[in-house]
Amino acid sequence: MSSSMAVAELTSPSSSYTRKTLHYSSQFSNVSTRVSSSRSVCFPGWQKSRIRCSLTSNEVQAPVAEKIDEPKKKPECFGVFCLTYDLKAEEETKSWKKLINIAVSGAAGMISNHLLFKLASGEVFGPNQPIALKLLGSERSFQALEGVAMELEDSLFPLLREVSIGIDPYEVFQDAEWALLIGAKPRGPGMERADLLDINGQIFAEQGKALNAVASRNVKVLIVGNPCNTNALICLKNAPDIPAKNFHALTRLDENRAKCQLALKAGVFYDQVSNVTIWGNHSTTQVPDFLNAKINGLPVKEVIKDTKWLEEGFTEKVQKRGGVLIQKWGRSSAASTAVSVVDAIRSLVTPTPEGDWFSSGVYTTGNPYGIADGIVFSMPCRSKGDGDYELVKDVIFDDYLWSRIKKTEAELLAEQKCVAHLTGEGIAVCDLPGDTMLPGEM
Ligand SMILES: NC(=O)C1=CN([C@@H]2O[C@H](COP(=O)(O)OP(=O)(O)OC[C@H]3O[C@@H](n4cnc5c(N)ncnc54)[C@H](OP(=O)(O)O)[C@@H]3O)[C@@H](O)[C@H]2O)C=CC1
Ligand SMILES: O=C([O-])CC(=O)C(=O)O
Repeated sequence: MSSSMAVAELTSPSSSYTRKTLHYSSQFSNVSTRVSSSRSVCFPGWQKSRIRCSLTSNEVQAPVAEKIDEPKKKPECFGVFCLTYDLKAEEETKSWKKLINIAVSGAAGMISNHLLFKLASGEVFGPNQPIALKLLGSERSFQALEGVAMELEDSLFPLLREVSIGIDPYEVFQDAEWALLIGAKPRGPGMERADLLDINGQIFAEQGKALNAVASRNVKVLIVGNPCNTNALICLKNAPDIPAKNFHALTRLDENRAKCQLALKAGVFYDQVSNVTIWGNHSTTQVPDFLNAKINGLPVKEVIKDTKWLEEGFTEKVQKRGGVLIQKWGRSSAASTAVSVVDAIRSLVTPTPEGDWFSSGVYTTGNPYGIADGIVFSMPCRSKGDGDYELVKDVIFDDYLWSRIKKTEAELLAEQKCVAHLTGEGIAVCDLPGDTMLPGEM
């Protein structure tokens, strides 16, 4: 797709104007380049019109409405991102890395509302890493997305060099090096899980195709929207030119929840808990592994002798934590999910501490444990910090752990069959286990 096609045309039903993919640019994507001292300022007012910016002098120009039949142009800058200025800390910027493109779907949703500000602050990719945020919304959420972009502007993040918003994944995912796929329809009352798999699966099939067409060939994709394991499977199957290994389903929140419960029971601070694996599906069949986990470097079972609690209380607490939280809070985990997305990304871009590992839902083909090939299953991973990972080999299994793993594997195999029409593997047959639920469903 050419860069000139990066302008989305969406006719607004309520006006005679066209709505564009809005692009906020700091004017210099290569931030190590010294920038011009000329200034230009654009007013907001872009809800029904597109902003034009003059870059010549200190002038302020009012928004200019654009007619539908005006030819497509490159997206233009807006507001503060139109300012061109001398970088005071020029020396510092020389140590900055090359700008990276991060696409986020469901960008007007609750999780994104926490996550985007963490990304822009440097907390995720580090203080030397400038970023461009490419936010994917929908017609339904477009105004909210504009509001999110305005809040990003007002936050004055030095590392945030570009912000663009749009509703077409083929535009928003252009050159994305990270794609954080959060947007998904929540399961409503009376909706069967098979319906949810189908509705959300369509979204992830389309987004997989778009990533395949326009994203960086080495894009790392983290699927958060539920049911995230099978959505990740659908996405990767629709993106055959991107390595399947690059796709992750978020189970880091479950890992964090498990660490918290183990710490609580053992009476230690949670930084003493390590080597926690979540096996399988991000659902109530997930298996928080206390056999391989450690507290203060010791096997959990040597510290917590209450096996009944580990097998029942602990396991169920982690599996159903999301649902209990919804009952209390009235909505699903958003802040802690955003934190876990940060943790998941940081685990891939920083070397894993010696002897430890992290959990991620990854493609099973070639796994050393004997888990069925061809599904996305949470397993223990280590990374050198280069964005890639390897599966941890030195884990042990007992009958309890293995029987639980087989149950969550069976659920994912059933989900795989249920979405065969979306993965190019034939006709879908939906025979899902009756008790299968998302963590938030109780
Ligand atoms: N893996 C995990 O650990 C966790 C996963 N989740 C999942 O993350 C997802 C997002 O959660 P959260 O941000 O709280 O949800 P919100 O409801 O706040 O936002 C979800 C976004 O999804 C988008 N969406 C896409 N398609 C549809 C559709 N057909 N109907 C309605 N909305 C749609 C909407 O944006 P738009 O209109 O712009 O497309 C909406 O803004 C959910 O699927 C949730 O279950 C939540 C917690 C933990
Ligand atoms: O079910 C949901 O939407 C929430 C969820 O995944 C969780 O809290 O783990």
